[in-house]
Amino acid sequence: MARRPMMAANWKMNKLVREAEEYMARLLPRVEDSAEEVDVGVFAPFTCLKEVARMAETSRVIAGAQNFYPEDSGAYTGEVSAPMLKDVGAEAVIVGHSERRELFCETDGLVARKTARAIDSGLLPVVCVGETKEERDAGEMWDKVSGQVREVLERLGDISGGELVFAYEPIWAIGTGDVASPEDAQDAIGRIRELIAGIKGREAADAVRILYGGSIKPDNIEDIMAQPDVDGGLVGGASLEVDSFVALVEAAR
Ligand SMILES: O=C(CO)COP(=O)(O)O
Repeated sequence: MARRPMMAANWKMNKLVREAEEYMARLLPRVEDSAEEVDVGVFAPFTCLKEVARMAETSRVIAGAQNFYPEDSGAYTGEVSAPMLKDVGAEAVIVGHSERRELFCETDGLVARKTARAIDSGLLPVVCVGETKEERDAGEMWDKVSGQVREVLERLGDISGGELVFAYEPIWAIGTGDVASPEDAQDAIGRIRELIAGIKGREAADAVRILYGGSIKPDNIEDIMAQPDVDGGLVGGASLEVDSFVALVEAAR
């Protein structure tokens, strides 16, 4: 089954509202054609998400958030819920980015809860998994990644409609310029797909998209996208400029 490619911009904690508007005004006309064939996602900070979603509404570009809390409302000071994201027009959300796991102590269990809640709320979760340099050097890459993926899958029902997206983001490759080799990306992502097949069945494994993330740039994307199990990219630094993000979107077609 042919999976629709996805190229997603994770702005992280960058861009004021005015900068987000300028970016979207330049991006939208330039990805109009590509968005027929590629899911183009822009994952913005909460403060400019409403503007990003409003501008994306008349296009095929998907507006997403970078995090949320898996309760609908209540005494959770500082948090934002799935209904709130939907209220401002978001269609997707990043879950369990390594920066949230490391800096904000998000556990595999919380990430799994968030993933299930996002799906139930009608948001497309992009669930991040990946190992540290120390874990890779110790030969523990698959222990780490498979544990993260398994905990999420065990929480979910049928996913043969492609209800979620995984992003394999080795932590040593994030923001370092040290991109994974196409073979390493394929190895981890191919194994994640087989794990999905083992737990959820072949149809689910064929439907769920798995992205690579970590130092993606216009000059390394083609070799990574050429790998059979890689369905696209989750991009930090190179997504902040319209020109380089457009080049990545075009490479995903
Ligand atoms: O963390 C990432 C995307 O979520 C990757 O960041 P960089 O593309 O800046 O390495």
